[in-house]
Amino acid sequence: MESSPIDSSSNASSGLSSSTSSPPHSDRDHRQITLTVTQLEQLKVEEKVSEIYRILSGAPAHTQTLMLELWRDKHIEFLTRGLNQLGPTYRVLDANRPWLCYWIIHSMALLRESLDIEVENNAVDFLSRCKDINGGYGGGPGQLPHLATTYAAVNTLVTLGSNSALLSINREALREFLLRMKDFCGAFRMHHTGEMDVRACYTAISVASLLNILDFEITKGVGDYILRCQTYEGGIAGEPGSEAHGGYTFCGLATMILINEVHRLDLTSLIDWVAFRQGLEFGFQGRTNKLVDGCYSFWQGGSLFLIQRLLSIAENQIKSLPMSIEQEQLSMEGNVDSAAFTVPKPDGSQRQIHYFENKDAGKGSATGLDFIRTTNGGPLFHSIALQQYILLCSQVLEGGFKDKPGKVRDHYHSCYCLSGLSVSQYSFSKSADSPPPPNAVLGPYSNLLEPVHPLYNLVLDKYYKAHEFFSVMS
Ligand SMILES: CC(C)=CCC/C(C)=C/CC/C(C)=C/COP(=O)(O)OP(=O)(O)O
Ligand SMILES: [Zn+2]
Repeated sequence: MESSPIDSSSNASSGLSSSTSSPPHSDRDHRQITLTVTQLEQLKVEEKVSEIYRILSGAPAHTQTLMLELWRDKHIEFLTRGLNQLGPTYRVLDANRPWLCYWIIHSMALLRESLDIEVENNAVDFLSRCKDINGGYGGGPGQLPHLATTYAAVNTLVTLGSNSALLSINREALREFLLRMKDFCGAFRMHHTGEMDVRACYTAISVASLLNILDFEITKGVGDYILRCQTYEGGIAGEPGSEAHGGYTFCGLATMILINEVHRLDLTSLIDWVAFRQGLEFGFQGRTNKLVDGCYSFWQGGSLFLIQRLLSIAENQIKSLPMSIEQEQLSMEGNVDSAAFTVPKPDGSQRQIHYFENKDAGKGSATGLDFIRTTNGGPLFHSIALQQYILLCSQVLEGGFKDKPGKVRDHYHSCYCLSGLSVSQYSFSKSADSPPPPNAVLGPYSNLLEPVHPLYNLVLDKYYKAHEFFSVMS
């Protein structure tokens, strides 16, 4: 098997330099809490969450503090092991190795853990070998380029952030790859002749926006496709006619923001749908009547974190303004060819959908930067309760995160539980990178993670660096 650059680093030591102070706990504390949580593993899955909360509420203050602590060092150990084992152990995920790089390296960045230069170089080298000569990245060296692994590879390189990492991306070839993946209706396919869905639209648009290659040729028709995926419930499905789902809702919403067409979605029903997905257990479910799962802390929590900056557009929709000011301006400038039709809503009323071609959509890479600077309207979900679910029910005390009690940890859930924890911690922050007030962070303030740019799920500083780097390139 192809040896991964990541396992090729001899890494007898961790290969990582710690840049964070240790959290206030001892090994004895860790053993005590592990014992409590291990006893819970005997229970049935559905009983575990309520039992965890019962124990928490009756526990002495010291135990409560420990239970709500982010076991940072353990997570870093788990992630470091994952990086070192990428080659031999992840054979089963061989077509997903850029994802594993992203899940692990992004998690490390959220934890403010810097990588050893050798590990960084190995990752850049490995991803370069996943790069297709005609654009895009495959799941491993020599594999067919795929939009999901292209997104994972680009996000990893942006997170690594060195000039060599950013310069290793072939923007021109990548743009050609994106255009080849575009269907005549405007939406994207995951790979050559592959499935067309909202995920493909998001990964294509996210990458194009980050690399400053977004233009009308890429965005044309994308908004129309995503509108067809917003369901009668208010959430967004993977494809027209399917069920609304948290993963696709994040992808559809973020795409609509990145192409400057978010006002076309029915935001009020979208807000309702996502907000009601936070369950009694305090975590989010992915779709109606399903179980909560830690990874939706980001897909659903992140969607609400995006909507916190869209409240004025939602208010305009509530007042039933037929067109947003921006839309009207565009229309007067002759940039919009619009046609409208109506679809029924579950309450019997009608919803108007405007089809139009906004030829200014997604000009350059400014949207992501402008968005993060818009006013934050405050959380639309119970952000403290979500932190409680992540820390008590998804956190594994030996390191890593899982879907729910009774399941096993993995790097995907570690990435999206940490990303969800970050958006919950910063949901009260007025500006994107200002530290949240102490009462916005559950547990000790040392639990605080790095803030993310919610449109790309990148650590904010890493995004700023990439934006500066690519904005001077035409
Ligand atoms: C950027 C990118 C590629 C995003 C992917 C978004 C994402 C997570 C989509 C979800 C896919 C899906 C249908 C899961 C349902 O799984 P399930 O039936 O096992 O779970 P459920 O019971 O919670 O619905
Ligand atoms: Zn999950």
